[in-house]
Amino acid sequence: MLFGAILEALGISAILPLVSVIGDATFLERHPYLMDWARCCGVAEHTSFIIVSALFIMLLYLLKNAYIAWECRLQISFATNNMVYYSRELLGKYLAKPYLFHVNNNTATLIRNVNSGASVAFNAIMMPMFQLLTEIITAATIWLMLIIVDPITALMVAGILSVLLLAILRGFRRKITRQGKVQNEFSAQYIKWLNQGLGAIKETKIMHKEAFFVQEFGKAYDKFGHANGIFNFLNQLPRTIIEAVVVSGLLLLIVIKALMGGSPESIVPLLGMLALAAFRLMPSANRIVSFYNGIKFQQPLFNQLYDEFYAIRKQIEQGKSGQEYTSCLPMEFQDKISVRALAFKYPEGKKRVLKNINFDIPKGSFVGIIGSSGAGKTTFVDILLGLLKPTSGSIYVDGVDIGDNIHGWQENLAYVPQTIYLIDGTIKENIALGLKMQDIDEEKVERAIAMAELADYIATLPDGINTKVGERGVKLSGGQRQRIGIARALYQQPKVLVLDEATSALDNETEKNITETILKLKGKITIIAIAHRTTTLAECDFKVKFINGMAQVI
Ligand SMILES: Nc1ncnc2c1ncn2[C@@H]1O[C@H](COP(=O)(O)OP(=O)(O)OP(=O)(O)O)[C@@H](O)[C@H]1O
Repeated sequence: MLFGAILEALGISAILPLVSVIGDATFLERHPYLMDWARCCGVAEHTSFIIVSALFIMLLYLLKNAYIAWECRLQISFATNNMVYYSRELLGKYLAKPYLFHVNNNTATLIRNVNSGASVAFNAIMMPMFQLLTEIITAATIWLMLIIVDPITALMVAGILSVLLLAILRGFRRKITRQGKVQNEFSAQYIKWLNQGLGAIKETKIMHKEAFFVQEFGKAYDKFGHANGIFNFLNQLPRTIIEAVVVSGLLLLIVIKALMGGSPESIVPLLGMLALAAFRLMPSANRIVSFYNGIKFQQPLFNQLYDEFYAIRKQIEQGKSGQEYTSCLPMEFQDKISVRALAFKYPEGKKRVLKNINFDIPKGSFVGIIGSSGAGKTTFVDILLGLLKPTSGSIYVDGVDIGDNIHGWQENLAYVPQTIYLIDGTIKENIALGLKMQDIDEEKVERAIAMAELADYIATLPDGINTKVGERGVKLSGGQRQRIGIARALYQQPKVLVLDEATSALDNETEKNITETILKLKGKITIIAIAHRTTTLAECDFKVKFINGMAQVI
């Protein structure tokens, strides 16, 4: 970019001497060094010297522009490659964050960060910073050329323009930063309302709340749009101010000269030079202001993500490419799970949700977790799944604290949550979630389907297991979705199966059949099931009843 800037400046300043040569037939005689060179090349005659000079400048321009085009391609691919890399890494980092981070952060903010964070960093901060530097170098080079030609004019122009630029940059800086913060905040807000309105489409339609979501989205988008509008205006304004001041300055100079009694002829050369200098440096000054303002405007999001990006940068420097999704040491489970003095309080909550929980789950048993709503069942299961860290106490597996090897412990688990999240893909892809098509074991899929009582339903589908389920599984019934969730868990052939109200959406007959299937697994795998229906847990070995955060084995 530095070399490109020097070439740009050279290109601009090469035309002026050519104009002088064309207009001055005695040019070569007055410059003996050039005359010697021209004689050597056989172009000492005025016209041929003009032709050769023009061709030389043409060649310079062609080379300069070829270089600029190549540089431009390099810049774009640098920014694009980094943008893609950093966005992917940022998503990886978010996915690797503890579950509580996701509980406390709205997905709209995370979507905004992954979507625009890296783009802002490279396209709106880093590239303009380089361009700003290049522009300063271009302006400085043009100015140096001016100093050589006419030092007084150059100093005058530099004085006026630098005072003007500083005044504009200082005057606008705070306003632009404020608008940058506003647009950053409301870009997350409008995505949130978009997510919520479209996410709750059934409720929105039935309760006729379309207007509410449109209004809330509109409010946030209006603030976002206005901040952008104000920034665009503030970014356009300097151009007009600079032009007005510079042209007024030039005209005032004529007035002053004329008032001081200078002859019109004496004003012409000075004015010509000044105008040339001003009109050359003005676009540069405009671009400097524009790049600087653009950086200030986008800085709030960049500042927010700086630490994350810095960590990614460090990772690259250490030669680690991408997130390390390495396999972990497996955790043995031969005997029992022991819950000891377990207590938990949500960071945002006032009181402890779990208090001094103690019980054992022998391997191969079927345990029912019961208790009234809000008693702490899901929180307990989240700790068992390694999603939440206990405030005190621990869960041990064969005497080893699961907190010491969460990933190893999780390798043993499969989980069926209350609400199954289905990806917008086929039934097969949903059952073998997270596997590439070619890695899916069809036999295992079929077995999981049979165990989850899905075979009859799938037999009625023209595309069978390759049927698309729609976004979040909208094309399926609640019970079918739940059975896909169960099949997904069984596909993994876990050692411990955790069910959180996993059969609540099923009719009695289907639930009975699935429970029978699950019971067949009893002894082979350990089953821990939260259920409100007594029938689900009729065959369990024992129940743990949660009451106000305390647990009682019954
Ligand atoms: N992220 C959170 N921050 C603060 N408090 C929370 C959070 N999540 C849950 N709670 C509180 O913890 C308590 C236990 O919730 P939990 O979901 O474990 O109950 P539960 O027994 O599974 O209820 P249900 O049967 O209705 O699913 C509740 O009082 C709930 O309000």
